[in-house]
Amino acid sequence: NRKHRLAYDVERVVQEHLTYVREEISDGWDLIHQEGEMKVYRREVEENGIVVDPLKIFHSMKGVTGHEICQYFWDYQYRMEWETTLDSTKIIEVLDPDTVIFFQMHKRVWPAAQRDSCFWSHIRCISNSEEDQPTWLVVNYTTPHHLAPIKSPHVRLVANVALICETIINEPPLNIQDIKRENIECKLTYVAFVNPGGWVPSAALRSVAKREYPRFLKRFTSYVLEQTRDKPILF
Ligand SMILES: CCCCCc1ccc(-c2ccc(S(=O)(=O)CCO)cc2)cc1[C@H]1C[C@H]1c1ccccn1
Repeated sequence: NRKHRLAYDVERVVQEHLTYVREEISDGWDLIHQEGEMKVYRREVEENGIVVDPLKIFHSMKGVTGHEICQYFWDYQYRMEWETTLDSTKIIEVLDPDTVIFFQMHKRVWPAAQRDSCFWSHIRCISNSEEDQPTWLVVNYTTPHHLAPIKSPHVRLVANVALICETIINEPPLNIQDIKRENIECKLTYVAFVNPGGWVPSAALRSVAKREYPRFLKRFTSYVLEQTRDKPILF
């Protein structure tokens, strides 16, 4: 059902991510970083000499639900609290209660030109038939917008990013209100297809990505654990 002008795009991209997230890590993916439960995989891909390496990160953490992780990732009001690589972020359009369009200025990575990004960002709960917990996901997908003109010297990123979360309840007590945070666990898969939008030295971009992705996910998940510690569990 058409709710807004991008409803079909959102549906298509969400279904694509749901299809690929289950795909096992096949050959061609290199484990480039491992830290506790976090495993970071990368495929080396170049499109006309530009590094567009897909990133896939698996992580699990106790004490938080997939809904909480997705909510803090999607909701712009928290973004500057955990995102250290942005100069600014703002909503330029609200398409529906679960779909907004952001414009972001990314911190410059010298000597490359400064990047900016404009994407629709959609949050969704997918309740599967079994009684166990639903899957929550957020997709950030580049889209053009008249309120986000591409202005030199800034270079527009092209990004297709998804955060897909499952919630596990260990030793579920008889009734749900007795569940404590130490009984819950979130298993997340983060995928990022980022094209820097213009040429960047391959080795430089690969080392920035290898350093920044684990750092950003670790910082984000720690932030959510901190923010939710004393709050009622949001299933
Ligand atoms: C010379 C720099 C070229 C571009 C670098 C760059 C820009 C944005 C992004 C990126 C875009 C979106 C997301 S998100 O998950 O949707 C959150 C919302 O902000 C996250 C990361 C990635 C990279 C790649 C380096 C890598 C890198 C990774 C994590 C932080 C900074 N840099």
